[in-house]
Amino acid sequence: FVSYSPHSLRRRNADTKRRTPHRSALHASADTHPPPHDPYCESGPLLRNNKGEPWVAQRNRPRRNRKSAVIRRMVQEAIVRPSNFIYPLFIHEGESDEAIASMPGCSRLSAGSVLKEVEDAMQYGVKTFILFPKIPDQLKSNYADECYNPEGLVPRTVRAIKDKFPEAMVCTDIALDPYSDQGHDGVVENGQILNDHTIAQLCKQAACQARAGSDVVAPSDMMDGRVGAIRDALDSEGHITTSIMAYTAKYASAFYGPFRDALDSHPGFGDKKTYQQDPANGREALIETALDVSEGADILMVKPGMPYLDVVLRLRAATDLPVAVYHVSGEYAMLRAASERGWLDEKKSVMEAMTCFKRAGADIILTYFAKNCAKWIAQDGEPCY
Ligand SMILES: NCc1[nH]cc(CCC(=O)O)c1CC(=O)O
Repeated sequence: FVSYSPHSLRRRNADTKRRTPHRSALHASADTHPPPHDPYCESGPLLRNNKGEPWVAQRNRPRRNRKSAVIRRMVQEAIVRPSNFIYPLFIHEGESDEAIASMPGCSRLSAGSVLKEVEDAMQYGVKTFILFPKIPDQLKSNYADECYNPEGLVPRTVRAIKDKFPEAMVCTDIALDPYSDQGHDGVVENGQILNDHTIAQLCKQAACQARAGSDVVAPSDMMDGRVGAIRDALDSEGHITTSIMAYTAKYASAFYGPFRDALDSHPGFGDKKTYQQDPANGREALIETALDVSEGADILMVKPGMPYLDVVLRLRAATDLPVAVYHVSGEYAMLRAASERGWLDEKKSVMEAMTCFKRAGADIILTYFAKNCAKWIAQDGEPCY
């Protein structure tokens, strides 16, 4: 073992120079190009190499693996592909599309526009969609019975998409809030959200969606025990291939604001803190993870995304199931707003955020940018951030 402390290196260097001057060292010799006096080289901490140039005695230089675009792509760890995305679509009963003010670029889509948007996204390799309905007020109630109407907006749209694009994968959200006149994800009594009464409704909703052809049902309600109950409800009528993507770690987040504008589903009273998780809690996500795994979930989701990458990482370590992350409406709005003002480069910042989701351990990304990202990937061939 030879010790290469800066000290011994400096000595070795000096010896070498004296005895067998290297050609290039001669080239840079004091006659032609006197090295400028540099106090850091002459008396440390820096050395001079055989050419008389400043030299940090550093063997490991991570910059070597960053020295060109080719090598950077060669050693790239996380890669975002169009097939990783789930594209959320807002639907309504209207004949024409309605822009959503707090989500520029997103609209509540008419029946015709949904099919066009699905077709468009599929061309870029985005083949999985999740539907969110805006339900007319007159169909809302505390028990949210419209959520399992087989002729309701969601089952009709699922059938239309699957009829026209059999290879498209359609996910449907399970929760009462779009259908609740209370603006909550569950049945309300005396200001409380009733867990088990809500689950009875969620099971009807899930079965209704599975009958319509939904490939993946996604409980976003955060009631205790809903994944197992929904699994049993589906299995009991033969829907054994319908997957469950559980909103496992769904936080009581302010970043859902624009989504609630889109669905007109702001809570009628209070907040959702008795069922959604406290943003302060990370370990609690692992309690939910263990439950959802044991109850039969196929995919686990963390929501929101960017401020919750540590939770994505924790789930990744705690389970071998696929992990999804939801880049929610408020995150979309932030990036859109800053880009519109010219404060951020939209393509670069959005693709960076997506790549960071993959790096943190997410396999699947739900994002309103899905189609745009797939377009950018198609245009650039390589990540562009
Ligand atoms: N259960 C409803 C639901 N499903 C997805 C979102 C939010 C998605 C987003 O903000 O993009 C919400 C809102 C909420 O819990 O209040």
